[in-house]
Amino acid sequence: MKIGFIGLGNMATAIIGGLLREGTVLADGTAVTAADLIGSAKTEATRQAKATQFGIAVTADNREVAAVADVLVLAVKPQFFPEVTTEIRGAVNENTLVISIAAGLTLERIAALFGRDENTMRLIRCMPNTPALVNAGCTAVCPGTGATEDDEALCLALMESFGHAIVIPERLMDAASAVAGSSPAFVFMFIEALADGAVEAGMPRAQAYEFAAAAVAGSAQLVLETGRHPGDLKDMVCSPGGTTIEGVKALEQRGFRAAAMEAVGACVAKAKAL
Ligand SMILES: NC(=O)C1=CN([C@@H]2O[C@H](COP(=O)(O)OP(=O)(O)OC[C@H]3O[C@@H](n4cnc5c(N)ncnc54)[C@H](OP(=O)(O)O)[C@@H]3O)[C@@H](O)[C@H]2O)C=CC1
Ligand SMILES: O=C(O)[C@@H]1CCC=N1
Repeated sequence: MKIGFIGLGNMATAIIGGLLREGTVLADGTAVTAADLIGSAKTEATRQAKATQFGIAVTADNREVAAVADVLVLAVKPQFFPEVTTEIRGAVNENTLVISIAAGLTLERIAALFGRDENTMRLIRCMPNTPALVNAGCTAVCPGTGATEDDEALCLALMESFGHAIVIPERLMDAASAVAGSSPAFVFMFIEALADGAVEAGMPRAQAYEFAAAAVAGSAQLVLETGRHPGDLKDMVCSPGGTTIEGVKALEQRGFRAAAMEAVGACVAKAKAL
């Protein structure tokens, strides 16, 4: 089975890295290898970099990728979808499973760009995130009505090969794009800021990143494994009259939680506008 990628940027790199890292095994027992993958990108520099990094076939011709792919992952920015789909729509076999990872673009819109009906086109929207690179991705999956049960199972197998994958209805895709796709950027900012605070208090920078990242990863794991309310877990850390509650107050005074909510809301608004 050939898996084609149009666009070999940050997210395609994370997905390909994730697919090849653990030797993804599909339902028929075959493992995905570099020989099964082909990708195209705009510039020669990207194509060469990805061919070297992953040992995959690359081409400048999007139509070549579209023609050979059994599964075609569209990994260009939403703004480039009209141009790319116009270019490849004549080359895509009608039985090809098309997976879009673009923020904001609905199944109906993508199918229309291919001149197809979303009720018959084998099309799935996915919203992965860059932790896929280290096998810790979390991907929202929304199969179109034209996708078969086997398509959904295949897509889930691919996405689960680098982390969690969760099927959701399309009305939640913009929220998933924000809370799963974009939120790693916010978390990296938080880790950077926590570490800056520790550096200010005298800790060497490398050690500060290690502590901050490990604390964030451990806290996330605690939420996932215990299923306890995050506020409850926060209370566990705040000793009465202790140090943590002073930090909690400082965050509240600066609107930390409102800022995080507004960040998610801003992403959702942008996705709806795309
Ligand atoms: N980054 C993320 O965390 C996430 C991104 N996404 C989605 O993934 C998609 C890609 O985003 P991201 O990887 O961040 O973007 P990047 O800018 O990193 O990558 C875009 C890629 O598209 C290529 N490209 C641009 N125009 C064309 C074209 N006409 N033909 C072929 N390739 C082209 C670029 O080539 P070149 O490198 O040569 O310029 C580049 O490799 C978006 O739709 C985004 O919504 C979804 C979830 C998370
Ligand atoms: O910034 C973006 O548009 C993409 C979608 C989710 C994460 N990155």
